[in-house]
Amino acid sequence: MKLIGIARAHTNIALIKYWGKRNKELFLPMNSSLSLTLDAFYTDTKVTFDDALTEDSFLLNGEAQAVEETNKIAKFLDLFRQQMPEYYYAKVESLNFVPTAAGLASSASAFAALAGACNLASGLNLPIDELSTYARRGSGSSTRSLFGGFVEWDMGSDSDASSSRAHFIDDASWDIGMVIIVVNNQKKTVSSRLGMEQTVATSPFYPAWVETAKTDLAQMKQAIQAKDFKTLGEITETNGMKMHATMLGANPPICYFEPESILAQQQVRQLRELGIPAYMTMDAGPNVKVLCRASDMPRIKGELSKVFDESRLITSLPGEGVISLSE
Ligand SMILES: O=C(O)C[C@@](O)(CF)CCOP(=O)(O)OP(=O)(O)O
Repeated sequence: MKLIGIARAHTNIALIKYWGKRNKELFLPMNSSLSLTLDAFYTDTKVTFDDALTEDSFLLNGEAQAVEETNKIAKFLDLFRQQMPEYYYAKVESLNFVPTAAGLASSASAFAALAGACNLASGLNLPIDELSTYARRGSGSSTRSLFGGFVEWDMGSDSDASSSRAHFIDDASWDIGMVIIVVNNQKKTVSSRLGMEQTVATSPFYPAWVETAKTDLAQMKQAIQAKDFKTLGEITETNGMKMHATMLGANPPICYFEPESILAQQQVRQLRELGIPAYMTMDAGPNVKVLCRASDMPRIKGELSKVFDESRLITSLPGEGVISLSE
């Protein structure tokens, strides 16, 4: 007996960052976050629960993954298996259309697609916001990839972990785009999981980050409501830099900036001097994401290609939430 589910989920880039857990086991964050789902990067995942299998297996881009990775997936599958009448081992096959682990939030689309595929294969067919509480247990940022456009991941309450879930904010269909400057697409040095753990534990700036992130989020939601792109961009840029400031104060300090990250930041400021509304944000990697008007992307690429090779400039429109695919 085989139970099959196939899903696609797109990655997302946080505009109000998730950086720190209040509960590691349940992936409960210290603050709520807000992101933009991107159309350009996604993961397709097929899950086959099969009573003929005697162990779980995980193929990523056609390559069998090491035991550690497979065990992580197996633990995630158990979230669904414990709700199924029979226990089945599973074969998981993922195709990542995202440079893996390069600060391009590949874990976000991966666990969102896996949650989507499990939701179908298991027959649970949970509503998407409830499904996001499962994705959250794979990787916090994947919670937000269950929906498209602008998405909020509500931090939830300590008394009810399932209240920590994502919900749709806005479809971002008002001339919104993002240009990604790929400074370095190699595996990053410090994982976001370790980076945030170290920051929470040792950075004196961390408490201030949590407080200001709350006000940033409230103001950003008002800006989205009012389609006030300038305020949306300014909060995006300051919130991301405040997150990196907390890391610089960690012990030992964590710095994801490479020299060309700084160069990219300067180029974004130059775009604004040219009168182009463009705002940058960075995650747990050296790459720089430029939040901009979709209609300005060609001009922005033209300006940035004076400094960065075109092959390192990726444009993206807003993406949709998790969808089911057929064989
Ligand atoms: O995406 C954001 O809000 C900001 C970050 O990308 C970093 F800048 C955090 C991503 O953390 P994630 O990989 O989800 O951690 P996990 O829950 O330990 O798996």
